[in-house]
Amino acid sequence: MTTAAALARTASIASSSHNNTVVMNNNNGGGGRKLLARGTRLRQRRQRRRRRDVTISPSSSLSADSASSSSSSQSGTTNDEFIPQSYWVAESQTQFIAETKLPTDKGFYRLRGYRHRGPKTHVITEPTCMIYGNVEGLENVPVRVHDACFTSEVLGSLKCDCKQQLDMALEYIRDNELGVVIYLEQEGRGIGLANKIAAYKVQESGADTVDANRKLGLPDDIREYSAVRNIVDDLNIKSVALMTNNPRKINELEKEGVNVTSRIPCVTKANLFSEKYLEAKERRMSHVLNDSWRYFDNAGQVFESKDEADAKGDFSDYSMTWDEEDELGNIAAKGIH
Ligand SMILES: Nc1nc2c(ncn2[C@@H]2O[C@H](COP(=O)(O)OP(=O)(O)OP(=O)(O)O)[C@@H](O)[C@H]2O)c(=O)[nH]1
Repeated sequence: MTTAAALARTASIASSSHNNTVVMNNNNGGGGRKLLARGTRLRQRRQRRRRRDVTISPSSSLSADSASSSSSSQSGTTNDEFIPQSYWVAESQTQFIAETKLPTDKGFYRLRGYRHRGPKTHVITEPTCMIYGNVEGLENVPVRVHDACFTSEVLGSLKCDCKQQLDMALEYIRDNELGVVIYLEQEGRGIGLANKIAAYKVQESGADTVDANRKLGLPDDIREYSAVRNIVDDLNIKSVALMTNNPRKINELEKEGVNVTSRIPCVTKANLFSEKYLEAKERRMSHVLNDSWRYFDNAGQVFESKDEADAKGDFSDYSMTWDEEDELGNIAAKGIH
């Protein structure tokens, strides 16, 4: 949804709520519901239903006024106990909406929902965070800042390691009994899903992730992390141990004012379809992967892990190097057919 469309939608929800209230009052004052035409009654019923939808939502608009009036207008109603106390996080563009417990296939987490208005674009997104343990007030809290990847996380694509990293981070904070995974709606390093699909199409002709974006006139990476600072502040986390391989992410977070005290590597196993992607991350975007994507040997054998490749691989023919495009192409082709 474009910013204008998102704002227009928000505005229309707010104004329909207001109009409904007026209509209801007028009709009550006029009395004689029986006398109303059937069409009017139906319209009223629809309006009442819409009004319920609006008031149950903790905040249907990003205006501070509406956030406070939404909760105060509810006082005394039977819904009170279900209405979370939404509030603005500091004086920023992020609004806390609600926290709930979430049972998952990995364990029980705290899930917090926010609404965020991007500082430059004003695009409205809904960051979330999964929390394990009581992180409030602590130092060196393990934090993963994760950007959306619909293709791997929902569709199961093997072209990247995003889902593996998300799983790894959730399992890490569970096993560690402390930590946060902040999930941001910044698909495709911020270019959006449709553009990412276009970039995938260009990659089919051999371009890596960086060149594919550039061929389309798209930036390499336009993610911004102001929501992270706000969420970290909201949770009163004093400093973070960031789960990442990406130095840019550390720099950007520090620029935002997040106190990053250390880095927890988040390296996954490569597969035949993600090797090139991981290679591009290390070579083109300076991610610290320690060659984790090189899980094959001179003879084209593929291994589950670097250790296995080191132990069993055939590295005798030094005339062939791992770096050759052809070799990568052959290996990938074997996987594809
Ligand atoms: N433009 C583009 N984005 C991709 C592609 N594959 C995955 N992504 C997106 O890349 C983002 C993840 O960024 P990465 O650069 O892989 O990793 P990172 O989050 O910066 O670094 P880590 O913290 O180490 O995981 C997600 O938003 C994915 O949707 C691709 O081929 N092209």
